[in-house]
Amino acid sequence: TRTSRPQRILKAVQKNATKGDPESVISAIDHYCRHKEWAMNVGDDKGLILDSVLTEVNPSTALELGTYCGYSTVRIARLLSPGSKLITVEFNPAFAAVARQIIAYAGLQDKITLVEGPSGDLIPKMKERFGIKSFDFVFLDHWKDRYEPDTKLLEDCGLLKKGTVLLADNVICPGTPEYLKYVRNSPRYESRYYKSNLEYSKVEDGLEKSVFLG
Ligand SMILES: O=c1[nH]cnc2c(O)cc(-c3ccc(F)cc3)cc12
Ligand SMILES: [Mg+2]
Repeated sequence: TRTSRPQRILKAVQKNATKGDPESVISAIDHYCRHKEWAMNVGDDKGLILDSVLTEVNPSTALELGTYCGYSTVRIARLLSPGSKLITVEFNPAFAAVARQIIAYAGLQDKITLVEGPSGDLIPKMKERFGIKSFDFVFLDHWKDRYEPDTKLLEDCGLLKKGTVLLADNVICPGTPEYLKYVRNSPRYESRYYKSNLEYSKVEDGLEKSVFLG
């Protein structure tokens, strides 16, 4: 096919959403991915859990690992208080290029910094590059094999503080067994599983919320 799936998602946003209206961008992506073609956005079911955890934390500084088309980036940024910031990391330049346009269409570009590159290389540079002391909230949604090493890296780089909330997507499907073992067995985290379903599907999936205890 001539266009990529992310490009087709962008087209659906430009066709069906209203510029500057994040809710309409979220709805347009959900409608397209539920009725036209599946895509790996966190989606509307797990998205409601993301919204509720985010509202509870009300982070000043948030990190997202795995931007893809920017669906959860928009979901997070739309709920941030004025002056709060979201840094989102994407390894795939084609995904990042579409995400920038979807984020701009939603009118949220002033709250979001999209950084391209491998999370393992970028995490150690967060303090020096973006003047981050620590994150209040981290959404893990990139690659299942990176959840545990990147969490350890965030700890080692002093980017987590007492009370930081980690929220991890796909802990059941595709599944992140090593990550679950780590956060559920470590005395430094208080973890809880939110049962839901894989985006736009009936298959079980869920989010794991883990509070860093310092
Ligand atoms: O690779 C993924 N990164 C981030 N999120 C994902 C996500 O929400 C779902 C899936 C996924 C789930 C089932 C399947 F059959 C094929 C792909 C992958 C990722
Ligand atoms: Mg996901």
